[in-house]
Amino acid sequence: MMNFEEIIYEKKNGIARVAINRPQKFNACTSLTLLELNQALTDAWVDNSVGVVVFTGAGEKAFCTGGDQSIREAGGYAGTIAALPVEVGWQTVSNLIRTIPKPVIARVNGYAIGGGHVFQVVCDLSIAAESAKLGQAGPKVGSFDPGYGTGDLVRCVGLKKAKEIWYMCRLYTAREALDMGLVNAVVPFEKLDEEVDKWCAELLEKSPTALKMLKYAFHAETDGVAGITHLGVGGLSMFYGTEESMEGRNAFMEKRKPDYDKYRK
Ligand SMILES: CC(C)(COP(=O)(O)OP(=O)(O)OC[C@H]1O[C@@H](n2cnc3c(N)ncnc32)[C@H](O)[C@@H]1OP(=O)(O)O)[C@@H](O)C(=O)NCCC(=O)NCCSC(=O)c1cc(O)c2ccccc2c1O
Repeated sequence: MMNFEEIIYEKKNGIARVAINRPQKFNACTSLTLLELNQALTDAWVDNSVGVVVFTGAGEKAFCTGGDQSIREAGGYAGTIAALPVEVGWQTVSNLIRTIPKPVIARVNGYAIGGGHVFQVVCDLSIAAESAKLGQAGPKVGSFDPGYGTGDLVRCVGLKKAKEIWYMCRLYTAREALDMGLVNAVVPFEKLDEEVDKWCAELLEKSPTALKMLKYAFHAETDGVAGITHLGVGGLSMFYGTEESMEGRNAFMEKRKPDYDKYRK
């Protein structure tokens, strides 16, 4: 059992649910929130009983509104722990969402702004409540995301629209987000959990290995060596389960030469 202060983490029936739990702050993140998100997502990664992850915010108002501006300092977002360096806090959460070898669904229950919007962009799939509003705020509050928050956004909505979203800092309705390819589905707030559960159930019926390799394949081209590494290591983890791979290990342990002849195809 993992104890968290600023997130809620639950696992049931193959689904891990991660919710930022700071509704009074519209689920804006501190460094502790980011650290806890890292821990929960890592647990969901290694737990073989988990097939799909749902990422969301507590309450009805906000999914996540990015960094908590009230505790922002030169080094990052402090709070009850010292500020994690900016490049560690946000990027590691986005990185995990993108590389955890299972589909991550953003349950966009309300405002998804700034870093919160980046989180929904990097999730594999996004299901939004009709009441949700989405957009960037960086240039308004003196911040920007030069990584996935721009790169992946371009791949969702195209270059011109991505520039509009970042430069103008406008808020878009869930329907507008659907029209521009930012989210996959929009439902009334009361139907949000039912819809998310439906998508989870469909995903849990699919081959986990096929989903894992697809997820890595979708990022292989844009992520350079890191992308190729994920795709390749996904292949390696399957190879580890073969007799051919075990022959190498067994030969080493038995102090003999490996005999790979029968595996040559
Ligand atoms: C979300 C809003 C549009 C809602 O507006 P509304 O008028 O409905 O409500 P309020 O403005 O009164 O907000 C209610 C309540 O919540 C508090 N709050 C909301 N968001 C935040 C926040 N981010 N930080 C702190 N507090 C927040 C607000 O103060 C109110 O509390 P009261 O006590 O006063 O009642 C609107 O709230 C809004 O625009 N929020 C700010 C959004 C924002 O600027 N986000 C930060 C952008 S920067 C960022 O997140 C970020 C992203 C990255 O990808 C990074 C990557 C790498 C490094 C750094 C990154 C980074 O900093």
